[in-house]
Amino acid sequence: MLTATKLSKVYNAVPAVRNVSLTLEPGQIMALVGASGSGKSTLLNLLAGLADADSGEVRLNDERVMGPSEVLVAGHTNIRLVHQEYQLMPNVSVRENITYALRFYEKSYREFRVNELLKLCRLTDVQDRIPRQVSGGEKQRTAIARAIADKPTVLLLDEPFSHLDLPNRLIVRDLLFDMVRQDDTSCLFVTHDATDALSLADSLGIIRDGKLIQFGSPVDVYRKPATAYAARMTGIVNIFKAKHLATLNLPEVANPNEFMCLRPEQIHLDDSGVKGTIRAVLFKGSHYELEIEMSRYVCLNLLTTRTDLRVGQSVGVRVASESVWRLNG
Ligand SMILES: Nc1ncnc2c1ncn2[C@@H]1O[C@H](COP(=O)(O)OP(=O)(O)OP(=O)(O)O)[C@@H](O)[C@H]1O
Repeated sequence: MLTATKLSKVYNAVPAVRNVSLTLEPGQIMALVGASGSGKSTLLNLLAGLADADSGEVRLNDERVMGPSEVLVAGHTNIRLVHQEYQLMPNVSVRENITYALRFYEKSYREFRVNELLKLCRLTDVQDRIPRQVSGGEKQRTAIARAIADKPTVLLLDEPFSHLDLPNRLIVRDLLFDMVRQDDTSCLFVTHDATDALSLADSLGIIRDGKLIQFGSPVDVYRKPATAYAARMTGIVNIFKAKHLATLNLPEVANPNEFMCLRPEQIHLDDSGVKGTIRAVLFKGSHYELEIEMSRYVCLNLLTTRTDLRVGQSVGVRVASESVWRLNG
């Protein structure tokens, strides 16, 4: 089990990580979602023992994970971090990059394991090329293969999906699932795109300005975001002041200045509902995203599979009062 307790790190008066505590259980996938510059990479470096915390500590089971100022070689042997830039050795082949991680193992096991990883990560065909001769997705899979080669206790991934097309995302996703299931590895990945986080992770944290502002199951964080930031980081959302609830035929609340949030899939087209005007129709493949102006102050995004809707058309919408969630700020 990896635990972080009250971790903080300041860079030149900029607080990059502020008082972060978390627990990552074996066999668990955790995702941390935050905007660019919110402190995600810094937090990963602290968890991996690759940066010194100003305060707080990291423990792997009962052992304290020491920072680089306390050890000769930075990093903990059982914690692996896959950086955003992959950090592969540029002049040796994909195969040798992976083999290097197993250099202390007996040759026959090493060969067996490298072949297994090449197959698992679909790199067999490019194993003899050097990193600059392979694609971004292949580079990334090489970095992951190298990181998991000797079955670390904890795998930390910095934006593992950011440069990948859909087929590559699916390969990496399955790879992570298999590894976590088979070896009980703990996995934590950080991302600014919640799509993968919502579907992959057992638990999800929202990080803002170095602070973990919300933590819970992906379903809970998505449905009950604590703040407008948490709501926006986890998907498309409609946010409006409570004083506009009446526009949607919804009961008013005590404080008209509170912010309310409503996910697009909770809004239904219904001819007998409140009328609005379609301002945009965006084709999204499996569905359309509509922008409907309900008043000067309320414009709603919603999803539909209907194909007959056009900009300028008047439509009715219906929202159940329990679908609207009150935000804290
Ligand atoms: N070595 C450094 N020296 C000074 N400031 C730094 C350093 N590393 C990070 N920072 C600052 O700390 C804050 C957090 O940076 P960090 O890279 O951890 O964010 P991030 O969420 O990973 O961003 P991104 O998603 O863009 O990679 C930022 O304000 C950044 O400018």
